[in-house]
Amino acid sequence: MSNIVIATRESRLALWQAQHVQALLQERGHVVTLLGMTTRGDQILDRSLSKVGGKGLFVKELELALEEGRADIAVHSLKDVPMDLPDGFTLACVLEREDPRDALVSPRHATLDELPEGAVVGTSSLRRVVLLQELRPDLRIEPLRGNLDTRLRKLDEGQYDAIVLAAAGLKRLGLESRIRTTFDPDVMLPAAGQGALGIEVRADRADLIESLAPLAHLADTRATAAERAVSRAMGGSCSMPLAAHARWQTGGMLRIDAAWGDSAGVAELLRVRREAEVSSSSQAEALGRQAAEALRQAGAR
Ligand SMILES: NCc1[nH]cc(CCC(=O)O)c1CC(=O)O
Repeated sequence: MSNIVIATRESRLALWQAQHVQALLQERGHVVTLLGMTTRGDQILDRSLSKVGGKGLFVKELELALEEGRADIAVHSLKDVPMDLPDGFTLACVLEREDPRDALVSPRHATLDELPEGAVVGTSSLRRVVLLQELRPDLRIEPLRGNLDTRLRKLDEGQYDAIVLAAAGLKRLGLESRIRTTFDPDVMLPAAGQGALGIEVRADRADLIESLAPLAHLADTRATAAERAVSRAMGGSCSMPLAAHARWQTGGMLRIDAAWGDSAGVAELLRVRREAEVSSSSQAEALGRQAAEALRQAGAR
């Protein structure tokens, strides 16, 4: 039983996620408070993330708070957590994942197929850009940044015919009714870790790591470990279109699908699938590395 301070960004989704972890820890008898903060990633809204320094932008300020002892843990969308954390930090646990799929949101069109020729679709993820262009080369894909509410507002103002977002964020914020279609993962292959939450702590906080252990979801920890191993092996950053999605099959088999595209974002994606029996996180990571190796053999760099 201890007093735990959660460092969190102040977007509605970040606060929801921090409060979710707060409630889980409170159920176990901990006293938990939130420390809200603004990160560089929240401030820079006019440029694409891949151009201004990538995913790390959302976590640096939170890590500083952990380093200085102003907070104990940081709750992240696992998708936004860099593959290698800075020295002295560790991912203490991965929680049960929400829907990992991408979703289409549009006021007038129910599916991607129903979008008119040349329709404007908003997304800033290179992965989504390339996948969308594979499906519908005629679409005009335009950048879309900002938190979920901002993105939905830009759609509602008419700047786009449709936008593509992670289903998980919409569901967490009670915005599931805005989803017109959730994409089949085999068609819009999700990003590594999409839909999962990860909790970061200072590596020297053995006390906290022990308190957090009961929050971990074993199956999702292993599946996301495989996905993140693909990104790590490919030197993943958001300047490269990369997708990795692992699903459990019967009999303890884990199947991973991965896709890679040239950073120019024009070429077709290379896709691979690997499957193995997995009963530990290190086996899951080995499966992810095999998928990355297969991507390289197919021509990825
Ligand atoms: N890239 C931003 C981001 N990071 C995490 C989520 C929410 C979904 C999740 O937890 O994966 C989103 C929004 C989105 O991709 O639409």
